[in-house]
Amino acid sequence: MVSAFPSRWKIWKNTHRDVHSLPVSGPIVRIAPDEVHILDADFWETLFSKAGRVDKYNWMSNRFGNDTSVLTTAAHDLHRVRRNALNPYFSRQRILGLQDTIRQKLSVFVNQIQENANVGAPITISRGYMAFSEDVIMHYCFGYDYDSLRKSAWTPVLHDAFAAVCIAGNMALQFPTIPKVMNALPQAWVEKLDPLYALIFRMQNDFGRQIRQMKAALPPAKSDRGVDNTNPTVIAELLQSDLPNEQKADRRLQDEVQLIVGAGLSTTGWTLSVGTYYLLSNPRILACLCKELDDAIPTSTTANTADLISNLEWTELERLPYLTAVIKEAVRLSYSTTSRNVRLLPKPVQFKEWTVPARTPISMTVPFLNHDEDIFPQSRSFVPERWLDALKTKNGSSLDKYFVGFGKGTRSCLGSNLAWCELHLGFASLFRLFDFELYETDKTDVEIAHDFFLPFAKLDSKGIRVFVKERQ
Ligand code: HEM
Repeated sequence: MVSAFPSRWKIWKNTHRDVHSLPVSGPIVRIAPDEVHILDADFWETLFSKAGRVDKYNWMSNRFGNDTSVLTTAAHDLHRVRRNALNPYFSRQRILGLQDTIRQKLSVFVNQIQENANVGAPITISRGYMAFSEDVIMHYCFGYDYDSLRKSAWTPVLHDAFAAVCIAGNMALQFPTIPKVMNALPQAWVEKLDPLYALIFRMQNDFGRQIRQMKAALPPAKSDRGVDNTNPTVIAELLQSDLPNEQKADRRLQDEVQLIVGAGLSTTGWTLSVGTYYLLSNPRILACLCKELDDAIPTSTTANTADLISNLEWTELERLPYLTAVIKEAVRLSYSTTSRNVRLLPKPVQFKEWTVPARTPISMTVPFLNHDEDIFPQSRSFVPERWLDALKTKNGSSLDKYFVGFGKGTRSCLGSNLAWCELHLGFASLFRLFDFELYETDKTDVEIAHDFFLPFAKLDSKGIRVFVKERQ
């Protein structure tokens, strides 16, 4: 019974808590009157993959102000309706077809880097990564984007708004009326009272406006398969799909777009940044990657950057073992989500000598697993080799069993194919074409210092800054 668990619950002492102060004693801790947290790498499968029909924790649904998105839908059945409608747009086949858009955005990015290479001043490459992933996902959702890649110093249009959503999220979770009150106020007041919320509401209003405009411009839903291939954007297709009408309501779609664009932008951009930092601070690893890329992408094609990028094929790049191992290690050390991940199972579940009753919120946390030294020895170090040669863990299991970067089970990442494709094309082109050198950047610019659902480094970080030279 839950009441028999060690009674060590505590309400978060503040909403900007430092992750180092989280209670870490296990393997099972009752962290709130009704919730237990489990620290056991092998229980991950039981909770996320094998459980089948799982609900999320309703209490956590509205901290980002989009409680009807797939990520925040608590009930299993409703989640399936919403998720099934999105799955086709993010299948492997669809993402293979999206490569031209990704390559085109990558060309703009590479041209911008080349211009800076000739100037000799440092660039904030992490901003560039956010702009790249933002332009790709916006373009795929709406058929246009804010062209953030061409903005001076890649000043972001959306990245800061999504960072604001995350930062405000802990407060909104504990005090849900705050965002509601803010939302009811005139925008000008919000701008003065809390610039964070002003950014969030501006972004939400903008998405809402775009959805209404697309609805007005589109013909009514088709009666056959429901997909209009002449207009291949996620939102246009969703509007024409056979998703029930109430699921196509303006506000519902606004919630969904906020999630898809936010998830598509922040996570991929952060993983590229973390990977770049670790590559540049490990010359041996960087040399291994460059050697593999040099062999795979012959010199003749690098003479013309446009040719090099247009010849990049995800299906070929994913067969490069070292590049793929670098990406896995970058995903591991960028954690994807840092908050505890909660599930409610329909039946009682056994964990060691404890029986957890059905529908008890049970949570696990990605960074704890990613730093389990039995699974990932020297877990704080960037070691791509750990993913090579089908290595086994101490207990004889395949290491891939513990790769939880994109989640597991019914609630796993919708955009993992897109993320893999962007990561393969992004790392391959940049590290084939350029030599980078870190500028006033250290581990504190990538190490997790704050848990705002997504990992945040120290708040005064200036990002990953580099000098860049074209490779000979
Ligand atoms: C390196 C990049 C990425 C990582 C590490 C990542 C990781 C994750 C993880 C761990 C989850 C599960 C969260 C949970 O259980 O609460 C998730 C969910 C999700 N991700 Fe990603 N993601 C990445 C890129 C993307 C991209 C490019 C998209 C764009 C479509 C995306 C869209 C989503 C969505 C919509 C969900 C919610 C799925 C659902 O609840 O059904 N992600 N992601």
